[in-house]
Amino acid sequence: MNDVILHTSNLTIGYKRSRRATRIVASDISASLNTGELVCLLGANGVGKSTLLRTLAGIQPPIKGKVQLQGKDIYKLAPQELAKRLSLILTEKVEVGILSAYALVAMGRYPYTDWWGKLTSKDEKIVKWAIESVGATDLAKRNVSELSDGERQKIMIARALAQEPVLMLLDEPTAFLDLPRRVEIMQLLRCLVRETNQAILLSTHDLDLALRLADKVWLLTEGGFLHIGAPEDLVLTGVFTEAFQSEGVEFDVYTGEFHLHTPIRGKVSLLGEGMKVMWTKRGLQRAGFVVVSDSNSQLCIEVISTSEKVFWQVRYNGAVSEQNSMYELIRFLNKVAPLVR
Ligand SMILES: Nc1ncnc2c1ncn2[C@@H]1O[C@H](COP(=O)(O)OP(=O)(O)OP(=O)(O)O)[C@@H](O)[C@H]1O
Repeated sequence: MNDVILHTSNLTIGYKRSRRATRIVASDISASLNTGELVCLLGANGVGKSTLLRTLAGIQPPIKGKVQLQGKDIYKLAPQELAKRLSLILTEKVEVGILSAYALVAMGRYPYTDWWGKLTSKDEKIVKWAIESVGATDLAKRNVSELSDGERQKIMIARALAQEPVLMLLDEPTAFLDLPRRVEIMQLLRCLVRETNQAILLSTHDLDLALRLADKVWLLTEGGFLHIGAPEDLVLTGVFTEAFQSEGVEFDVYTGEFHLHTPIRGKVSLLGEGMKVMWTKRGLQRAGFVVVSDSNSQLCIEVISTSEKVFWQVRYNGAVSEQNSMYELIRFLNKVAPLVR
């Protein structure tokens, strides 16, 4: 069985300003999206994620190359045929006036309805299924303009689902959402892609979630180069580290976390193990200290837990002091930092 839903060959994307002037955003993109896969499109601001999504959605012509959806040139598909196969959700909030969430989701059926937009009982069943699939049954009667960002995003996804596409493209679906809602939407998309056997490509700045949830990552880097692989492949080949180094953050290949470039202010030994020591280490690194386990350093910290409290015993140049919180500890270290070697 051929499980390729979308395929691009030697695609160059960008903007034609005039007959002579062309702004190339990325070139030579040969990539595929397969059934049942959630793919995250990552890259710095302005690198070309939205341009790529619009080109794949058939609303911005490529400069060069081809986009094929189920083997057909996307630019030759009639709009209604395209809408039956592909749905696109953009970041911008749509102003829909006074419209219920149900009515908005029902608009997803437009490629299938007659000229008057009349829903058949099959259409109604699909709209109901789409709303249930995103867990938004209790929102159906609400006015869209009264929904929160997260609730509206679910309704937009339900609308796209009601289109019964084989491919969903989403431009930053988690923008404007708080962390629990971002996790919820990403997990929802991951479940949907498995259940429906569609393909989903979404752009995001949520690097951590993408690393945890994507089946594949498309990482667009400066100069318009697209790196493709399982998240772990891009980590192991060093592509991830390299791509984010220039962005002022450092990717730690051992923990999978991103760290800010912090100027190094000194060396600290940290004694002990366990969760409290782990958080102490994070605090010290955030404050710019390199943590070592050598107990002979000029500055040595021990995390001590008693039944009543946790405190930090600090030995510095022979003197011993006690700090009662991480905040106090870091303030103390900031004072002695210029003197620590
Ligand atoms: N209509 C346009 N005409 C010419 N250049 C454009 C146009 N729209 C965007 N660009 C440029 O194309 C490049 C890619 O923009 P795009 O919006 O695709 O980036 P992005 O990766 O989606 O960014 P962000 O993460 O900030 O949303 C940018 O340099 C942008 O300035």
